[in-house]
This record gives sequence, structure tokens and C-alpha cells, in this order.
Amino acid sequence: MEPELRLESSLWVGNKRYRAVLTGWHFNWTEVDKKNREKKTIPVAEVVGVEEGRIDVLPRKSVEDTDKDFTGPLRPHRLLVFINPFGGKKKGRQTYHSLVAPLFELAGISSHVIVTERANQARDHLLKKDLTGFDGVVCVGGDGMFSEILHGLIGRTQQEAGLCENDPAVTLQPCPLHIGIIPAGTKVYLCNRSYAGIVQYLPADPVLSSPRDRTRCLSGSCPKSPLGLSPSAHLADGTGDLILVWDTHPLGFLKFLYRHTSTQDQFDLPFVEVHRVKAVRFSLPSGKEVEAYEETGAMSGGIDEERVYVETVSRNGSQQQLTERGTEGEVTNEQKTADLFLCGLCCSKAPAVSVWNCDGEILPFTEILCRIHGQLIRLYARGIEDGAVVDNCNEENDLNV
Ligand SMILES: Nc1ncnc2c1ncn2[C@@H]1O[C@H](COP(=O)(O)OP(=O)(O)OP(=O)(O)O)[C@@H](O)[C@H]1O
Repeated sequence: MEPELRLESSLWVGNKRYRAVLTGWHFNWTEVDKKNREKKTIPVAEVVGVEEGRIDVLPRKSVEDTDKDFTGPLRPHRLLVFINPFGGKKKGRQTYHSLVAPLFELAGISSHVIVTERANQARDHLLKKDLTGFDGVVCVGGDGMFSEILHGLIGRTQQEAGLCENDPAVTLQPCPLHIGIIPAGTKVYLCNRSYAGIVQYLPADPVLSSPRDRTRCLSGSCPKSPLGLSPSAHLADGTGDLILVWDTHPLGFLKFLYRHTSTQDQFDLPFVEVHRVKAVRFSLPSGKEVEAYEETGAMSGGIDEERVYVETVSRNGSQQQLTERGTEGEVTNEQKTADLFLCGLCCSKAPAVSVWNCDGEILPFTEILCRIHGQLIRLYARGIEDGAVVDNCNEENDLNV
């Protein structure tokens, strides 16, 4: 039997002492008290950086002869950072410089920061400029900025592979660069008006998984929604969960949102449905379709000639809604909609004209087709590429995540 390798060293961070122990393949940092008793173990993934050398803390911290090789092959060395200076109530720049940049410095990560000067600058940069030497791209902003980064990187990857990004027959190539998200956005729920809409979806195989099968990968988990928007949604398995919130009073919608903060089943509400899907189409109904729906309760349609359920004409329209626009004349679809619903808290009269928006971002199209592409992008995030979490998912549901 081979002798077990055991290396030990100590590290002080402030007034806390940590003991690093490497035994065989396991490496742990353990906080120890003055009597050398172990307090808690910190997984190595949580250690931002380790510096070796002589450290002078006062008058200014300086480290000589440092060796920061700790970052290792899985950690980034160079990042491209985009900051939207107007996103998230204009706090993006401050958030980055006060919270994120110091951590990058500690971890020995260099970054090239671009503060955007116009919409779509980040997307255009990723589509056209040289990205050699970067391990990943970081987005400091809200959903709109993330969407720019996502489309820029996906577009660039397909361009380089000679593929047409918008051809539904093409299998898109995964992006080589990771994406990091520093959230600095805003979430506007109660100021939306509701309109009629048609939701069609292509169901995923119910034998493999379902949204209420109680498996857990914690996709989309965050402090405000500890179990994620759909707790049994799986990471990167080529399916997504479609949550439909039917027409309800805004307080009902608020109740649905509030459920995400607790461990209560957020789908156990009479106006909420959830489906595991591979594709979703959202479109405006014609006047005839609205009438047909009102008579029979169903419509027909298809996504790529595959079998599709046309599920609902929802005046709430789930996450996709129309918003008011200041100028008149371009979009007249609201004339075709039935029973316009006004939320009552912030809307007092029907808008004259409207455009689609998706979570606040204006969409130039009235028909939206979403397809789930499994494993197209890689994220810097806790858990997602962590073997333990993936194992847990596989063990419970035998899915290739
Ligand atoms: N310098 C800029 N000037 C104007 N618009 C910008 C600039 N940089 C980015 N944008 C655009 O602003 C839009 C909104 O940005 P972002 O999503 O970061 O912020 P937000 O609206 O506060 O957040 P959320 O989308 O979560 O509500 C994005 O669509 C982006 O394209």
C-alpha cells in the first residue's frame, strides 16, 4: 500500500486562522480556533486565491515574491468585462469596482473592462472584435445586457463555424468562452398590462422527467428564490420549464411570486401551470382564433410540423406581454385582442398602441419562437459544473445533465 501524502500549512485571514490540508486527492481549508480546534471546513472551490511570500499589511498591503498559480486550469486568467453604466439604477459600475474587481485581483485574474456607450455595443464587440486570450466574458447589468452577451457569443461561435445561427435545421455549436453574470438589473412586474396571446409548446418526453418530479438541480436558484423558478428544472438537458400564469388579479400574481421565496409548491395555485418543453411559440391571436377559442377552448397549430399542444389564450400571457409605446401607428395588434386586462394598481386606461416586450426589453417581432439548445453556453457559477451537484441529479433522475 502506498503511503498517504499529507501536506499541511496555515493561513491567517484577518483574525481567523485556516489550516490547509492536502491528503491524497482531497484538499480542504479548515477554520481553526485558538486552541487549534476545527470550526468549519471551506471547500477549495470557495477559496479565491492563495498568495505565497512576504506580506506587509501596513501602511499599504504589498506582497513580494508572490506565486498565484493556485488559480489552476479551471479558473479564468483573463476576462472581458462589459458594464452597462445605466443598468440597475445606474449602480453597475459601482458594484463592479467595489465588489467584483477586488476579488478578481485577489484571485490573480486580469480583466479588460468596457463601459458601454450605447445599446448593442457589447453584442457588436463580441461579434466583430478579436477575442484571443480571453477565457470568459462577464456581464454587469440586467437581462438586456445578458441577452446582448449571449447573442454576441452564440453568433460569433456560429460565424466561426460557418453555420447560419437562425436556420432551425442547424445544430448550433457550443461557445468556447464562459459567461459570468454580475446582476445589476431591475425586475418590473406590476406595471405590465395584459393582452390575449397564443402559447404553443412542444412537450419534452414525460417518461424522462417532469417539472413536478421533485428532483433537484437548483437551476436558477438565487437568494430571492432559493429553489429556483422551477425547482425540478434540470441543467443543460435540452428541456426548459414553461410556466403559464393565467389571467389573475395582480395580487394573485404577487402571491405566485411570493411563493418562490418559500418552500411551498409555487405551482399549486389555480391560475398557474407548468410544462416541460423543448420549444415554445408565442403569438398574437387573430380575431377568428379568439372566437374559436372562446367556443371550443382549443386551437390547432404546429412548430416545425411536430406535434404541438396549443395550450392557452392567456390574457396575462405569462412572461411575455405588450407594453405601451409613446408613438402611435406602428402596431395595431391590440385591436385584435379580447378583454383587455388592466392591472388596476398602475394602469387606469387602455393604451392606444403597444409593442411586445420580454421582461422589459422591446421586441421588434410579434411572433416569438423559443427553442431549447442543450449545453450551448457555459456559465461561471456555483454548482453548475460541480461534479457533486451533477452526480446528485443523475442519481435521482438518471439524466445526462
Ligand atoms: N450605454 C448604454 N446606453 C444605452 N443603452 C444601453 C447601454 N448599454 C447597454 N444598453 C442597453 O440597455 C438595455 C437595458 O440594460 P440592462 O438590462 O443592463 O439594465 P436594466 O434595464 O436596468 O435591467 P433589466 O433588463 O434587468 O430590467 C439593454 O437592452 C442594453 O442593450
